[in-house]
Amino acid sequence: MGIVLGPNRYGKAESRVVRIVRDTARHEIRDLNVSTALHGDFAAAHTDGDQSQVLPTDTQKNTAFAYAKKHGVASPEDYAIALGGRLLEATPAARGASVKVEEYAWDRIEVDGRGHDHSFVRRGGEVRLARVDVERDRTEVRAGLEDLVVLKSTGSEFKDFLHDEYTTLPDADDRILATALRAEWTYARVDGIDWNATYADVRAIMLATFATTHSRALQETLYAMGRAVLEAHGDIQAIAFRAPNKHHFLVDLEPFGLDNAGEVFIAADRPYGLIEATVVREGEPS
Ligand SMILES: O=c1[nH]c(=O)c2[nH]c(=O)[nH]c2[nH]1
Repeated sequence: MGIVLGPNRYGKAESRVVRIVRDTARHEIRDLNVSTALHGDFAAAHTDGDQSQVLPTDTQKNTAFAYAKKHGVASPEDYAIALGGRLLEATPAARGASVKVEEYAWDRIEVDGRGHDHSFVRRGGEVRLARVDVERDRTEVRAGLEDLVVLKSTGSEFKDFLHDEYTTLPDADDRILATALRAEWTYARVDGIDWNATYADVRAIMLATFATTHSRALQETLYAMGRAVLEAHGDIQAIAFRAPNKHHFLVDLEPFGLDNAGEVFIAADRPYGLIEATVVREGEPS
């Protein structure tokens, strides 16, 4: 019995395409996870090592980013139709192109009852935390949250840092700042505290401070958030942050004749900067 090639397809999975529309001060964000696959007559690539009809998966990825700029992302469907059409057109051996788009939803951060122009919070996924230690002579309550994913599409820079012979990072005047925040605060006492109201207010303060603080580093943003919380809540003794810097790298679209003025980014998942800081009242043990 002979052995033959069965069904096959190939493509680039999970390109993390972030498209910012910034024609006005009120930015829009589309945050996508894009997978493409081509199927058709690609037998020779499998049986003879012949790549002449193979549009590289790298090219498919480039096209996904280029189309986020060139065609735009009015909707995942509209973008996917355009991208699939282009891939099919570029690949004579393909019978079809499949495009799968997952979209992560972002809401504007509310500041004084109004959605902020360029600061966003990802919908869903966030977890509220409470940790209580009851001892014979005292009870300690810590509260917080995890996976509060926030992003600002402008108002963030990182420059004038220390350089050595291994430093390659260029100065950034205008970058995306994003993190999946974990914050945990310690109460100074347990009596007479409205836990739900305090939780909601601390969360709102952290979000508003993230939105309105011009950031020279994630470190500065965390400190500003912690200060604002401690200033507003005398019952909170300290707050500890853990903030992975979710890097968004500007995609070079110049080879495709497209400019990219902070509009199309690749969202990297790892490695990530990890910034941890505690903000405490002077004189308190941290
Ligand atoms: O906000 C930042 N803080 C850093 O310490 C750092 N380091 C880095 O490479 N990028 C950044 N960004």
